Amino acid sequence: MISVDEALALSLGLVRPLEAETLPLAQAAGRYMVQPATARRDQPPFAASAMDGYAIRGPALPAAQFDVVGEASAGHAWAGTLTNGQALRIFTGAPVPAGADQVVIQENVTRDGDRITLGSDLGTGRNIRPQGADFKAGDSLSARLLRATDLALLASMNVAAVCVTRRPVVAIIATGDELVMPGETPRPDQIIASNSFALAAMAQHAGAITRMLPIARDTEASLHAVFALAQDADLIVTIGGASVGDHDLVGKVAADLGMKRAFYKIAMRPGKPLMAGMLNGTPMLGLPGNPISSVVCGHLFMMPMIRAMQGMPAPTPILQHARLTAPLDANGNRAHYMRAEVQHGPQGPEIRSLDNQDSALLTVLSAANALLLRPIGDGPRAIGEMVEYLAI
Ligand SMILES: Nc1nc2c(c(=O)[nH]1)N[C@H]1C(S)=C(S)[C@@H](COP(=O)(O)OP(=O)(O)OC[C@H]3O[C@@H](n4cnc5c(N)ncnc54)[C@H](O)[C@@H]3O)O[C@H]1N2
Ligand code: MOO
Repeated sequence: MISVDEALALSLGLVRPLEAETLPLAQAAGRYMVQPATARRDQPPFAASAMDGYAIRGPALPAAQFDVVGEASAGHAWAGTLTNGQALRIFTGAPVPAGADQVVIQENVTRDGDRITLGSDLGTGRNIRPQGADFKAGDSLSARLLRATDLALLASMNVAAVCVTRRPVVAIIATGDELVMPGETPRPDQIIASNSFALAAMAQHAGAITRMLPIARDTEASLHAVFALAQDADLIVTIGGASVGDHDLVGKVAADLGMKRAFYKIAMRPGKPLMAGMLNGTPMLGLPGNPISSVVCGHLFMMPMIRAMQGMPAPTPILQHARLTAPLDANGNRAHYMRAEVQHGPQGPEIRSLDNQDSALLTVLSAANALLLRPIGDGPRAIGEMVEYLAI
């Protein structure tokens, strides 16, 4: 059995970044921008007033007086130049006229006709945002996963469309004679297919478009038929049928279809019977069927593969550290990803593993917000020791 790190490296070796497409900003949220974007103008493009008040030329001294010679508001510049003793009525966002020393807020001014008198409590700020204070023409925004705030910045840079990686299409295939879809009427010896729903949501969260294919039955013919439906996907994810039982046919059928196996079985709990390979040019990930095993493998392998397909530079899961609030027994010869609860404590994040670690219990997984990592052969751990976890 290979290690989780080796399996992750082999899984990532199966995928490569997909081609890019150009999208208008309004459709680009959550997409990976592959090329830097360049600002087409300064922001602000002119020295702008930060307040509603008066732009003045001359020292702002208590009781000083100025003549109001015009007005400027956002979108309506005043074209002249202020000379000593002059003021311009000005509003937030308006271009500050040439010659102005500062803007005095209107609360500190009394106006009588076209003459203003400054108050006594004038503050210290100039209330002027210099041209290019936010960014300058030619400044660039580096390649990145586009968040809401990036979209506002790009818009401000007058970039109307961006070059992003195409979303990978992920085909999800649940397998097993015991499965029916939610809402159907199961026989007494059947259960409801649940894993596909978690995995589809996780794949979408990582940036994929998902296609949930019909459940494949535990026959070679049924598996062949459903694999055929997945031919044009960018990643094929199967669930179940990965172990050694008589009805675990996924590995055999995939091999018959020409899959070049990258690995099978890893030193991990849950998730031991994981497999991955290339199926006629398409990467395939064969997840174990136990609900928790499939979801844990989804976090550790499927989501990184989807991120890598979008060209993200650091696709691997990011582990964090937390302090134990309950002791842990020694771990065995497989890396254990324990369902755990992490919360903020007075000295930073605190974590405890949940009571029942059976890999079939969705209630426990639903109560967890972290996978607590126990490395292979890790000794017993006491309260207060630091451990690694993956937020889920
Ligand atoms: N003799 C051995 N038996 C098993 C081994 C082993 O090493 N030797 N490994 C165990 C481990 S570890 C796992 S994990 C499971 C994985 O087996 P499969 O990938 O073949 O999964 P199935 O047998 O198809 O299903 C296991 C379990 O999960 C339920 N299941 C499957 N798909 C779904 C789904 N889409 N939604 C909800 N539940 C699902 C299925 O009904 C089974 O109960 O093998 C162990 N056995
Ligand atoms: O993936 Mo299995 O859960 O190790 O039971």
